[in-house]
Amino acid sequence: MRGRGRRRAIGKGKGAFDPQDEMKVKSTRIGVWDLYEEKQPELNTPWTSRLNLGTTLEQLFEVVNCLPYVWRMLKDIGSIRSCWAYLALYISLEIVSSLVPALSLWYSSQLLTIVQTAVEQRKVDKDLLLRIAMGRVLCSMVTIILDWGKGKTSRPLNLRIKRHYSGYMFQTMARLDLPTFEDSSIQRQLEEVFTPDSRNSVVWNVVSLAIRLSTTTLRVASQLSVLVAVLRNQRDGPLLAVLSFSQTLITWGTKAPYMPLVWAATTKDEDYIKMEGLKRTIGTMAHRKEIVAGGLWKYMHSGWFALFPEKSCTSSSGPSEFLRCLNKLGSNTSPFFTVYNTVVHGDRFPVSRLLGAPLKELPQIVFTLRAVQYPSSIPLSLASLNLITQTTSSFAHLLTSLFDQTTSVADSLSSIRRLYDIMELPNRITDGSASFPEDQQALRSGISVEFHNVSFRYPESEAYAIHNLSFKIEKGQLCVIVGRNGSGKSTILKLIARLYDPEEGQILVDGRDIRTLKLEDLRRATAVLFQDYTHFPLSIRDNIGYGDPEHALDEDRIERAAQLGGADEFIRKLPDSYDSYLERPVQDLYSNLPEGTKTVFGRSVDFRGLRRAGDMKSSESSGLSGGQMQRIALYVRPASSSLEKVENNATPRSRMFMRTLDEEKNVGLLLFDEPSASLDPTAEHGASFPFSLFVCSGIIPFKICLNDCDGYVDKKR
Ligand SMILES: Nc1ncnc2c1ncn2[C@@H]1O[C@H](COP(=O)(O)OP(=O)(O)OP(=O)(O)O)[C@@H](O)[C@H]1O
Repeated sequence: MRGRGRRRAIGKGKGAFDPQDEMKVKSTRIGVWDLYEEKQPELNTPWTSRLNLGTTLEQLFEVVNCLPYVWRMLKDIGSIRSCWAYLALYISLEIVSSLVPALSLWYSSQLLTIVQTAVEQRKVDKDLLLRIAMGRVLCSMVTIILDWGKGKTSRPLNLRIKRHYSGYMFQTMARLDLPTFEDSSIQRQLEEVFTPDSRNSVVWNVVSLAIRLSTTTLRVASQLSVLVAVLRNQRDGPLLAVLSFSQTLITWGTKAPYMPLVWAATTKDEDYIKMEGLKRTIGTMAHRKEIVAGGLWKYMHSGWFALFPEKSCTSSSGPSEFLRCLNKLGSNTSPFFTVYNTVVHGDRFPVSRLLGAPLKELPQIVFTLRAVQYPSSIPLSLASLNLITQTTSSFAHLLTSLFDQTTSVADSLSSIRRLYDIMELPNRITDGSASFPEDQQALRSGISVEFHNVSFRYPESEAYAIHNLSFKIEKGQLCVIVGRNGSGKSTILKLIARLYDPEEGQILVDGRDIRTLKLEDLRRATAVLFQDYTHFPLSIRDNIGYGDPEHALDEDRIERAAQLGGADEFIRKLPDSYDSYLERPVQDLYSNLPEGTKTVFGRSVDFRGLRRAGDMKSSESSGLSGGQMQRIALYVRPASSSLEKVENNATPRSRMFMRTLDEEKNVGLLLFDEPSASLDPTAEHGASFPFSLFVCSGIIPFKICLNDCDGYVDKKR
């Protein structure tokens, strides 16, 4: 069944990443990591690469490309109720607060006037001094009030935007099909834009960045104009300002290089990979059972030396496998970004700081020289030096932040583009247009399925999961597929359910190409129970209810379905009965002190009282056995009018099996993928192969024997 395919490049078509292509890819070894960066040959002259012109130009184009998306975002925000009012208020507060520093600077400059008058006329204008003092105090107070107002406005604004977009994103994620959802690049895009727990939404980040950028520009412009007006009349003012600014300019000129837009990093270091694997294994709840029961901790702790004591150089138990890796790796045990930042930023020679050091001292030297030259101007020079150095340092800080914000604009805007792109992401499985079945009554006799030379490889996989497979199952046939592990049994079911499309060949359903049929119709007419059935992280009630979404809130149906499945009894014994969660999606939170330890004053840390008060559980386990869990997965759909038919038969019934009992008989094909995997024998007897029921329900199982099968069961009605 499995075939050897030709070797495929990782990633197909345009933009495929080939680490072997030295013309396009620069590779660097950083610790245990291999970094591959895309070269831009056409712009790779010494001066352009120094200025990162390629990257800058690309970012500029990206910004231009993103503008239609930004416009769309603004329209979307406008459609959110009461958002405009908050947004207008927030922008106004930002504008006012960007002007306050200039006002404060103006008040400060007035001090120079007072000093000048004092030097020349030997008297101080007390009223002016009071006004200046009050003005400055007011500026500080207004700044605090404005900051509070901005926080108060931005929080609800952010929440509204986040709520609006998380609704969108929920829909986007919900409609994605399997091959699209499984694609790792799409997973990365989803991770970037769908961050339900993060404090800010991507959209709010962009909105606030855009507002900050505009107000910082306003702030720079207003401060600059006041500064120019003040310094124009001051002796040495421009010189002092230029000296202070030069330091900032030099820092800009010697910034660490940017990472190119397209890069990838990997590690092949076996010790590093093993060490990370061991860390995750011992830290993950899901593995704890096996670690304890299988005594794996001993292996992990003592390593292979314990299993082969003769090889141990220290003691019979030998060093820990984890420690062995750690010692071997030495300082190369860090994640990629830690290593990258250390190498690229940490080890660089501090040229800018070195050049900036004398410039920092120059204003003081100029002031001292001037004071020696004109002793009478010392008070004035002192005041202007103080004003100039203070203002220029805050001004330089503003300029740097403006510069930094500008460089991140392209990044932020492109995250908006990705957000909208992902909302419109087409599914890989294209929908058909033909209704199915043409005649609803025909479903009663079942559905025929035919495979014509079907070959299929999973995305990113080089080997065929099934190769050149042909078979036909007539309406009304029962078939049990038998084959070795990995021979492709589940894959056949996935192709019939059109979770994937074959690479070659054709699948016919009732004689019609499966690709031409409406997906919704096809999936309504078939019912599948996969081997790796899942429980939703929802209450048992919801887990059962979603077996029949149309009646998901019908409590009577849910309970009757559970009774039929034999699940009702154990569900009712659970403390929260039908409201119990099989897997709780929200964890209780505790303070950082570990339970069972003692504080420095000897008080033992015990959360039991708090748990009792808050009705919290000490364990997240549902308390259900594997078989009980499966019963819930299986018994989720009550069949409206046919419940009575099976009520006397207290054997378990699966969701899909129950669907087939519906008198409307919407289902013509049942696909079981080892449904009895973890049921107890009584349950298995009832749930696994109720052939008579299949037949009388008009269910059309099929027969097929894979070419490497060990045998098969074949029953016709
Ligand atoms: N999502 C996947 N991505 C890549 N390869 C896969 C994927 N799922 C299955 N395969 C591969 O396809 C082949 C067929 O798998 P399939 O699950 O259909 O086998 P199976 O006969 O159902 O096996 P089992 O009896 O163990 O359930 C196997 O070689 C498997 O490794």
